[in-house]
This record gives sequence, C-alpha cells and structure tokens, in this order.
Amino acid sequence: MRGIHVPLVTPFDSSGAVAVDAIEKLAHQVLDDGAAGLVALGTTGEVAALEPAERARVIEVCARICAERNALLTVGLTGNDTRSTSRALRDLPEGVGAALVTVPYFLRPGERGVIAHFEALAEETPVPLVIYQIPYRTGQAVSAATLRHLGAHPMVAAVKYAAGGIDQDAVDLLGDLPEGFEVLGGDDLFISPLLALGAAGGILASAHLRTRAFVELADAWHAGDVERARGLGHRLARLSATLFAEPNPTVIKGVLHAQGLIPTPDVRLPLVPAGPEAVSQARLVAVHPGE
Ligand SMILES: O=C(O)C1=N[C@H](C(=O)O)C[C@H](O)C1
Repeated sequence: MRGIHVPLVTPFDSSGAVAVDAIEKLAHQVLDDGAAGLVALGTTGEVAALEPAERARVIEVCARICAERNALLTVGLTGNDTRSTSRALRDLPEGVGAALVTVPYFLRPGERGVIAHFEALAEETPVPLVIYQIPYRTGQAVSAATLRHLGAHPMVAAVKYAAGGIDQDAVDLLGDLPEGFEVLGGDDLFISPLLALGAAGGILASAHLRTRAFVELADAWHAGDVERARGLGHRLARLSATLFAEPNPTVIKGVLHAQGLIPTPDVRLPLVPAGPEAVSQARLVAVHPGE
C-alpha cells in the first residue's frame, strides 16, 4: 500500500451521466505522474450518489486501467451492517486489489463492535482490507490499541487514518505497528506530519492536482530528506486547504473542469457546486503554492 493513492472523482457529463472517458483520462494522468494506485468509489467519488450500475462501471474502468498499468485498485465500501458489507466484499469483481472499508457509521457500535465487525469481514474477504478511520464522518472513533489488534490479522493491510489532525492515537499507533500493517494518511492537510511519523503513504483527493509533488513528498519523508519534505509539505498543505474550503469534492471538480480535464464541475445533490471564488483561489494556489 506504500505511496500515494488517488481517490478519483466521478465526473458527470452535461446530461448528468458518468463521464467514463474523463475517468480514464484522469486515471492515466495520475498514474503517469507516479501515483501507486487508484481508489474507486471513495467519498471523493460521490459513491453514495451513484446507482449500482454506475458503481459497477466505475470499478470496471478503473480495474482495466490498473491491470494495464500494474497499479493497485482499491474500492471503497461503506456500510454499517456486517452481513451486507461482507456480501459486498465477496461480490467485488476481478481486478480489485484491496477494499477501503469505513468504520460502521451512525450506529456507534463501540470499539468491541468495531472489532467484531472487522474480524468477521477479515474472515470472509477475498482482498486485503484497509480500515477507514474517520470519526468526524462516522461518529465512531477507534483507538490505536484497537487498530493494532485488527492490524495483526493477515487480511487487514492498512488503516486510512483521518482523525482530523495528528492526535495521540496516531502517534501511539505509528510508534508500534504490527508486522505487515501500514498507516495511510487520509486528511490531506495533515499528510506531511503523518508521513514524518512513519505513514506509508496517503489516499488523498488533493493529489488529483500536483500528483508528482505529493509523490515526491512521500518519497522525501521515506528517504529521510527532511528539508525537502518539510518545504514541500508546507506548500502542499496550502493547496489542500484551498481544495477543502468547501465540501469535498466540489472544489476539486471545479478546478479539474476549469483545467479542461472533466466535462462539467457538476456534483450530485445534496452536494452543490463550489463557489467561483473557492475554485479560482484553489487554481491559483495549485499553480503557485508559495515558497
Ligand atoms: O474519498 C476519499 O478517499 C477521500 N475522502 C476524504 C473526504 O472526503 O473526507 C478526503 C481524502 O482526501 C480522501
């Protein structure tokens, strides 16, 4: 799971249909620029707003490209019921290399429930699991001790860590990781400090833009080139701050559209397109992130 994985947006054409050509173009571009893999059907891909047939099509396109390019395809799975999540894992098509599975949201099952959920999934899954820890979206925090316990299972490969900052559990977890278990950053703004603590990479919507620089950031921290990593980290954090000024992925879609990479900046309700100021500010910072 090492490196930068890009959770692709789902572009729509002017009729509102999924723009498959644009997905292909974006996928090739981020892989050309050094991304280690793609993530299909993340929050950034507006998974909740896609029909089952659209989801299947997105996976199919991404799987084909990842197979051609020898890159990892991770697919997002969001559920708060163990049986249906397990079924969805077993139904994943050929070509999917890993599943990014959200901590069960809304129910708040407690840490014992989270452990039981992921242990049951780990026994059934055909592909390695990446636990998606994002308490500000799910309502359920997961401690370092629980992640360490789950990470010891051979089918649990990583956690996408998005606690909204660098908290005590991140420091604790990265100080003592089970063999074969990695931490991937999932809060774009905090990717540089998380890499400094030992994260293996990140799943970052911001890496649609300046992909090469995000890859260089991870490489620099991994190589111990602190001076280069710190400077890059500050510049990319400025970019991420502008891209997340409005709900993800509205600003990113606005910028990709302005750059001619996707046919419309459209998002599906309840998301509404980003305002023009947010988009032009992000475009400016993407070109001149500062010194
Ligand atoms: O879709 C994803 O994967 C990501 N979603 C996060 C979010 O929208 O909160 C942001 C992160 O960059 C990746």
